[in-house]
Amino acid sequence: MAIKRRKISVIGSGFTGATTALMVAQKELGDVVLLDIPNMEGPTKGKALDMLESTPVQGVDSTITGTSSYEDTKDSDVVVITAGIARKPGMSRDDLVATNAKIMKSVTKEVVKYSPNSYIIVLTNPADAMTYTVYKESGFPKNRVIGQSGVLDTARFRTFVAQELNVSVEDVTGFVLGGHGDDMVPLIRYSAAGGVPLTKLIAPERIEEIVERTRKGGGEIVGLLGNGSAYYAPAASLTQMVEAILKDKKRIIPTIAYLEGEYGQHDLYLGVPTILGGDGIEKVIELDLTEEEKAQLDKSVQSVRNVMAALPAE
Ligand SMILES: NC(=O)C1=CN([C@@H]2O[C@H](COP(=O)(O)OP(=O)(O)OC[C@H]3O[C@@H](n4cnc5c(N)ncnc54)[C@H](O)[C@@H]3O)[C@@H](O)[C@H]2O)C=CC1
Ligand SMILES: O=C([O-])CC(=O)C(=O)O
Repeated sequence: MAIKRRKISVIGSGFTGATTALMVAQKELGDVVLLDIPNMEGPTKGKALDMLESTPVQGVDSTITGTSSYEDTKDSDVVVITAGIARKPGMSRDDLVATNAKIMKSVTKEVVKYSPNSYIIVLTNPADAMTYTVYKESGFPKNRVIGQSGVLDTARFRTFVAQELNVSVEDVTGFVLGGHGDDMVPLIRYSAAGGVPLTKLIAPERIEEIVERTRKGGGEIVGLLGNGSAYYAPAASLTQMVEAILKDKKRIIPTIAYLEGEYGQHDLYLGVPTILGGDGIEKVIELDLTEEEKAQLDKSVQSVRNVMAALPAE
């Protein structure tokens, strides 16, 4: 049988969705379908066509199609969900929960109907609770429903550390644990530059400032943009996750994963280090935590559980 290109559908053609579609196509990961609600069909088709017309210049053979019909997403290998509302200055991600939970449910029904074997990656905020909502609604196994927070949060941390040390971002590694909120837990003990622990390179007070900036990294961009939230780094993060799955790379990266006892948590989606490969989340990696790290993680878990308690009833 002829080998076919992979198919990636991106639901929501706003800032994050459109940017993800472009980045995924530029990496030639497969053919991309960009979907939004019927009211947005014109702009969605327009963005997709504009991106498609960039492919000859870029030298990539990925198609990009804009649509408002789920028929066009049929048999996707990976579906990325970015549909929903974004926060504005003065709002927290948690303020989006009621509206976006409804959107997650309706989107998931269609994704399951048309792409029953897909891997779903959820970006929509509040991301931990929205990934949980999609998991429950889909009935998919836990490895096939994955949320995005840690690649982005870690990328922000790595950016700030590289700036501080004036070294390549490539050589800085880090791990951010916990919910995608201001209580997230950047794990300094597991962070390094060129393999050298950060604690040997940066003074504790500066590390604390970098941690604080990372925690509030989303809010910093919201404040600067004035009318929406970050999209370039989020799209790059989603693209890395799509690539890890489609190329079965078995990347060790933090994702929002379903926990059944790991880190002492049950029935919860939370940001943790995972192995992401051809079967989605192939493993949750459990790190040893100090008492202080555990306390920080517990605080973050409590914040996620508070948001989950605000999820609309079935
Ligand atoms: N987890 C993370 O790290 C990040 C999460 N986000 C979240 O991603 C979401 C999207 O952000 P942006 O793209 O900037 O927002 P945006 O407002 O630019 O785009 C959202 C799009 O979703 C569409 N949409 C709404 N309901 C829909 C439905 N039922 N079906 C299909 N499409 C629908 C809208 O028409 C709009 O085009 C927000 O909730 C934001 O908070 C954004 C950045 C990072
Ligand atoms: O801050 C927001 O609302 C969007 C987001 O999750 C991020 O950029 O980390």
